Amino acid sequence: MIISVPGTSANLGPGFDSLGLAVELRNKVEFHPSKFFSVSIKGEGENNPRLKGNNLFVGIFNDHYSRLTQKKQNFKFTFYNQIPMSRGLGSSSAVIVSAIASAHEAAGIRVSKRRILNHALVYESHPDNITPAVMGGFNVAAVEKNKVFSQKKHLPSYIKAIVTIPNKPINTSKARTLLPKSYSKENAIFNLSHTALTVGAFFNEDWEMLKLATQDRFHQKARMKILPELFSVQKTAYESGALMSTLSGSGSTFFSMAYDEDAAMIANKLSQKFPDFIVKILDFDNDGLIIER
Ligand SMILES: Nc1ncnc2c1ncn2[C@@H]1O[C@H](COP(=O)(O)OP(=O)(O)O)[C@@H](O)[C@H]1O
Ligand SMILES: N[C@@H](CCOP(=O)(O)O)C(=O)O
Repeated sequence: MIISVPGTSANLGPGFDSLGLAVELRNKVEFHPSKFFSVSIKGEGENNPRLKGNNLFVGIFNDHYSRLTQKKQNFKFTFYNQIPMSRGLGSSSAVIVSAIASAHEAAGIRVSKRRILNHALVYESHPDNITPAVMGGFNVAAVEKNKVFSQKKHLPSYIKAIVTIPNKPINTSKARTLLPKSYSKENAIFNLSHTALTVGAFFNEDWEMLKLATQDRFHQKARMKILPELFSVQKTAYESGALMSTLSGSGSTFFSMAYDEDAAMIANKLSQKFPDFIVKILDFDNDGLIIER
């Protein structure tokens, strides 16, 4: 059995804790019942000794498996990870979603994607990464009474993501402590109206609107100051023709979007200017969580 979950880019500028989309970087996990517990990791995190034992995936998997079956069973887990950790590309959401889905599969219980998403909310209180991780595509999400309510838009293949991944991580929970405790009415209205415009632009495929629509006054500046090169990443992306360029989640990655025909040129400019950062052109993912039985 293989369970896979895509990476995500959350916020998309003004849509703090509510907007996100899925990109074609996937973490896969394969598992079998076994006499002894074991973890093997290939790709991102393979040299991280902290992940070899009772990591975030294993803890969540065990919680759900024992709740669902009332049994204790060891498993052999093999992880194939493409999503870099603590770079704002939703590695924690992918792990949470895949652990919940894996535990249900291991217990032989078929469950809807919406149910998995609501379980994921217990481990990540904001829905902007877990929703596209489960559903794929562009999503707008809100939480009411511990449930996620969301709307999805399928993303076309003629637009691409260009991710500029710095060599330094930014931990999401730490990055959340950098934010102001309150916002002025003027800034709240600014983000509300720009979020609404961003959602409209995605649903109507009005990509030329995104540069204006994705401006933010809530979180980006405070976080980008941790890694000031990010201001030049955004400037370079826009000067090279990006349709939008925003901090991905809480960073450190910068997410840009472009037409297919412009993506290689923008990525080259970014790689030349920021040789220490990894620049990748990615397709968008419209599938979200995939369970291969
Ligand atoms: N592949 C993985 N396996 C196990 N745990 C992981 C994995 N990827 C991420 N995590 C957990 O998630 C944490 C990173 O979460 P966070 O800072 O929110 O990063 P991101 O922005 O990538 O979601 C890591 O410290 C680790 O605990
Ligand atoms: N809305 C959250 C998104 C965090 O995304 P991540 O990929 O950095 O975990 C926030 O901005 O804190």
